[in-house]
Amino acid sequence: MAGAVAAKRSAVAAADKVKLSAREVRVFYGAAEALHGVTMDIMCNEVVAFIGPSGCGKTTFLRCFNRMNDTVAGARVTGTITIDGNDIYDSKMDVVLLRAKVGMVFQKPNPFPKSIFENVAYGPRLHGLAPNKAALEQIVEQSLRHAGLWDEVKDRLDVPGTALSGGQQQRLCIARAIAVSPDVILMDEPCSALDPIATGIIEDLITRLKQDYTIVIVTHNMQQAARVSDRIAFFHLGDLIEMGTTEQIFMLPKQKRTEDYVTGRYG
Ligand SMILES: Nc1ncnc2c1ncn2[C@@H]1O[C@H](COP(=O)(O)OP(=O)(O)OP(=O)(O)O)[C@@H](O)[C@H]1O
Repeated sequence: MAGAVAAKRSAVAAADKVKLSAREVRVFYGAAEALHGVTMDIMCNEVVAFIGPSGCGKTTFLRCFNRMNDTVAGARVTGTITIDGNDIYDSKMDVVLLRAKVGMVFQKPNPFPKSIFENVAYGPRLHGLAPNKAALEQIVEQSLRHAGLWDEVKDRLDVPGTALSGGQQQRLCIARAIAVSPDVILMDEPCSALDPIATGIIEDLITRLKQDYTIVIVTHNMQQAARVSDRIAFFHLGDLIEMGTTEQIFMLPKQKRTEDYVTGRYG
């Protein structure tokens, strides 16, 4: 009993801990400023949804958390972003390790043109996480189980990942992210290419994954934001307008622009 109480207390303590912190983050594409000084904290084991009209900067901001904007010619980020208190943009930061710690799942499932097994094994091999074949097989199985895909693929691990359905491919991409032991999973409209059943499966998965990971999701789907997120950040024209609990953003938004957006008056 004491153990259960202690475990619960440590889970609460973890949930109170800041995982990602952004201070006055601006992003420029060439001379154009796409994000105008965004400040927020994202706590351990919470699901935060970024919402807002097209072009408001959701994806641009999401991509700051694992320095994906580094890959965009002409993109420049200012301000401070930390993970567990460590500056993501520090010159000493190992970007390959950062992207393992902060995994990403994209709008369109993008498995490698390799077998299901190899899709998941690639990252652990790259990062030297498995000392031998048995350990690698175990990581692959655990990751596929965690992503809710194991039972559907365990008898055909050698078929190409691209042969799976869209929803299965997306879960394979989640397994690939999980395989390198991330702390955070960034999801950029992960269900936009999926049918409602596959979408429901991914949403259930997000709810389960938050026990182990911090999740940041960009979505255009208000119902999805309501179903999966603990907190919501509403962006408009490159500004963070408001951030609050999912209930507060939907039931009692502080800003008129948030209210207009969540009630479908624009966007
Ligand atoms: N690679 C790029 N080069 C130049 N401008 C860009 C680039 N990517 C995004 N932008 C601009 O930055 C702004 C924010 O775009 P971003 O894609 O982050 O918005 P978003 O809210 O994610 O939009 P959507 O919901 O349509 O995906 C937009 O004005 C967009 O045109």
